[in-house]
Amino acid sequence: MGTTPDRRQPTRPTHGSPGTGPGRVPELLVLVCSVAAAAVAVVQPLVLGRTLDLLLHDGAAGRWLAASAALLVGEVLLDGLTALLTGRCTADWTASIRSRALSGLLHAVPELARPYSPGDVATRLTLNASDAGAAPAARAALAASLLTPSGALVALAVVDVWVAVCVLAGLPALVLVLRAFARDTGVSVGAYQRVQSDIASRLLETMEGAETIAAAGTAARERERVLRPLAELGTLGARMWKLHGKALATGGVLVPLLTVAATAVGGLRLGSGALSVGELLAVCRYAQLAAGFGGAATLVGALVRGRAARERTTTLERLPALSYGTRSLPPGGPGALELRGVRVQREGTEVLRADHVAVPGGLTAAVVGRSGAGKSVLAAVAGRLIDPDQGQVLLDGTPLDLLTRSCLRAEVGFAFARPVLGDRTVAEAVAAGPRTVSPHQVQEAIRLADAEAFVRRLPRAYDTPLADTPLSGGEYQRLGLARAFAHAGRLLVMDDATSSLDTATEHAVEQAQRRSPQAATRLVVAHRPSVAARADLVIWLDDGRVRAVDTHRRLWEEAAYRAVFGTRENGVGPSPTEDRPDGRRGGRTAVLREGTRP
Ligand SMILES: Nc1ncnc2c1ncn2[C@@H]1O[C@H](COP(=O)(O)OP(=O)(O)OP(=O)(O)O)[C@@H](O)[C@H]1O
Repeated sequence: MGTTPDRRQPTRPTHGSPGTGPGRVPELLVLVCSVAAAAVAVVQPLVLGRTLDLLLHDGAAGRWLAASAALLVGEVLLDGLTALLTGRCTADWTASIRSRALSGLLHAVPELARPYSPGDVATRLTLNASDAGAAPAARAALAASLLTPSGALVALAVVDVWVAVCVLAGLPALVLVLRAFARDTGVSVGAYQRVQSDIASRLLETMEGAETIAAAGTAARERERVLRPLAELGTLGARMWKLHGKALATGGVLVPLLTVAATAVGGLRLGSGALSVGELLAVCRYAQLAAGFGGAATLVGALVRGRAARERTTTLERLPALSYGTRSLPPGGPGALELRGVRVQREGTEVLRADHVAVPGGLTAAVVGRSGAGKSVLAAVAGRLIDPDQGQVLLDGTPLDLLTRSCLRAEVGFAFARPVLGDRTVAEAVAAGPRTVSPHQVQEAIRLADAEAFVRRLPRAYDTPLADTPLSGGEYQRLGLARAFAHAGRLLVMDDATSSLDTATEHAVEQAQRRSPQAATRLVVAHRPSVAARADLVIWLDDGRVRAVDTHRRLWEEAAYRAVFGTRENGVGPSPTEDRPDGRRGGRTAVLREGTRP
């Protein structure tokens, strides 16, 4: 984001370029080994033929026999080594592709990553990553597998040019079969992978909504919904197998035909004395190897699948990420927040317009408005989870886009309605974040979030793994708050972060946080009038526009403002401080800044 109020574009990610990976070495090793195995396969018939001729003519075949045996052993060893290196190459590429796609996803502007459902992401990071990871080794194997028939053709020409011509005449048919297979299967593979991911997405949605489904008794309908794409998957799978089968069957007919033709020509040449028995043996073997072009169908299939899968992982890898500046904030600033000429558009509609909003340092500002008014968008812009399309957001006078990533994340904290805390212990989950936090600070943050009592009751208190701990929505939310408090910078953005708490707990948390020495400027998305009443000022959003910035008490005089909280136009309903446990205002003086008041 630039500092001029122009339309902003998120920049390309800086966390890895799509072209990099484990490099070409593993692939080259597979290629070298496969080529060596191919060379052994090509030399073998010559040596075997020569050995046979010497044995038939009572010649000294000892050295040739030993060479044949050595070639046999060599072939077995090389095949084994190739398999080992192929596995290694595939594993390295898969891990690299997967971690880059994951990194792209995690660094992306959150709202750009949101359209990818968990099921879709899981498919891309598992099935698609391993298909894409198998492609480099398949490419090396394909190159080597084409070398064997080519070498066999050359060797065939050396032994007998007429048999070589006979085999060569049949090869174009095999190449055409392969090309058609690669083309046709490519179309089906992409569609197949998309449907796989659709099923995974539906399944995850169902698991997330398991309680709703059980309560509504819609299990059968849900099962039908999850499995609905199966019919298409089956059709696409059958088509791919049909294409594969067709390629193999055509190859299966062409290869024996070629071998029989080559053997027939070789037989005639033997009859005319142009070939020895050993040479006929070599010729037959070479004809088989030369027809091995047909066997490349499986590798071509793996390559086509790998390419389609790579497109899907690269999409995640290349998700646009925010760019960061090089500045830090001057120490000791109060955390004054300012929005100037901010505009956010989504799908051609303006979802946020904030001409001028200022929250003085150390105060609490409640963001209120009806559902869809733009509260979360404002919270995201204020903490730079997204950049505005126009305008500037400043913290203590410095535009957020000029700050380094580490400064931004250390100085601006977030707490959400549904925090993601992972499966670590309670203490580790709270300590994880941009700052290094001591065990004492973790305990203090847990106390501030009013979570101490229930954490102490857990089987291993602070050391209880979250994965083993069924927590209520409110308890989980309080741990999310504790994490935000533990890493408090000069601005804390709370987007519905206390929605699962009862009003008494919410108030206790708020009071504790205000008294804390780490108290920061707070921007709180609020739905309850009590929260707005306790805030120092209120940013009132109406249909994406900042309608006013004032105290709750003054705004309450407007019927439209009261209506945000569901009170009746005539003013009958909750008082400005209703649902406040103590009915008192917070201890700070409200400082007013006019927003865009129509
Ligand atoms: N990425 C997006 N693409 C399209 N529209 C969006 C996007 N993000 C937000 N919006 C739209 O912007 C508007 C404001 O959304 P926002 O989530 O800020 O509302 P809100 O006031 O927080 O609502 P609620 O109280 O229901 O959470 C909504 O109409 C929403 O559909």
